[in-house]
Amino acid sequence: MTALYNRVALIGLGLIAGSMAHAMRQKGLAGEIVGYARSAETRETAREIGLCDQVYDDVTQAVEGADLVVLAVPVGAMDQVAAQIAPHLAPGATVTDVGSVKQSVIDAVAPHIPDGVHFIPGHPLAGTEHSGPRSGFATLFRNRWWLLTPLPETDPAAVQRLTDLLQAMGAKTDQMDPQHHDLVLAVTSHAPHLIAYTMVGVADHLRRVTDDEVIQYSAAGFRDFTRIAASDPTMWRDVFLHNKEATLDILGRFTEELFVLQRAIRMGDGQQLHDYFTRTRAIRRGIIEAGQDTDAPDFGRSSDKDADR
Ligand SMILES: NC(=O)C1=CN([C@@H]2O[C@H](COP(=O)(O)OP(=O)(O)OC[C@H]3O[C@@H](n4cnc5c(N)ncnc54)[C@H](O)[C@@H]3O)[C@@H](O)[C@H]2O)C=CC1
Ligand SMILES: O=C(O)C(=O)Cc1ccc(O)cc1
Repeated sequence: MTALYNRVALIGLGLIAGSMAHAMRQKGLAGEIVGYARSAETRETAREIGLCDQVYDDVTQAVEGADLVVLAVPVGAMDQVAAQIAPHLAPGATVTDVGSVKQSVIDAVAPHIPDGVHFIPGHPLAGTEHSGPRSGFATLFRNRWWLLTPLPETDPAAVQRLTDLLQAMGAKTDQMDPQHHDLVLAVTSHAPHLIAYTMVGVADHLRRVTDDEVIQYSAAGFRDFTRIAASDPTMWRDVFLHNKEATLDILGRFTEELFVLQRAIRMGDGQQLHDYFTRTRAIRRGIIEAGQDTDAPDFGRSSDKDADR
């Protein structure tokens, strides 16, 4: 494939930037891929594994002459990075980000972006619990959504060019209002992560009582929680600090639902529990039937559909 950008500068060399570097290189989507990371150790690792064509110690040199700059740092670091690079951006360049929260990143970054540079906020709905320059892989974005939340005045041609790159890396793209994005992600990602962190914390308290059995005999559900709760603490601290309202709104609703189920258990109301779980099962099946869970195993999907339990 012909290159869609001549020089792509990746700022922050972790899971997402690393995966982009692998994906772009595999498909020949960028003339040159350069990078910058704050810590000397990360830069050294990136050089050692040949993540980019060039790794700079100075962020301003990394963005010099780049026609695409990707901010791939924790949400709370976007402001500082944008301020540092702004005077060095090439006219006509596109700046995008991959932060898990959108409105606060727009508020932090947009004021720094000079006239003639296109700022197109973005968020790949793809990741793992791993972080750092060694954690990236070329197929991370394949068949995953990558949401863009462009500002109304943004040049549609610049949005199209970025969209072409994301799709060439295997992603499905869509556009969304940033505040709506933050509410949707609070339900589908941010609150679930907080619940996983909490559940693992509960088990940690309990292990002292149960003599480590909660760890030894952890079943699949709890294992999934521990995987999620192993995610990067800095990244997730920033997500919650920067999507405060939406997360608190969803956690309030979650608590109400939890109390409803707690009461049903206390009252022995089996019908209510069964009805509730029947509704939630239908939601899961809807996701699978819409083809949105590419990792889901196919076992029993239709055979247990009408099972009489
Ligand atoms: N990990 C995931 O599953 C996903 C993460 N994201 C978002 O992508 C962004 C990057 O996340 P990952 O690649 O997972 O993180 P990571 O922890 O693997 O890498 C982050 C990089 O940013 C650097 N960094 C941190 N603070 C910095 C600063 N002040 N100045 C310069 N560099 C700094 C770190 O040294 C590291 O190289 C975050 O905003 C996160 O919300 C989006 C989708 C999924
Ligand atoms: O590892 C998982 O299960 C994830 O949920 C990955 C993830 C984390 C943060 C995002 O903003 C998007 C995707």
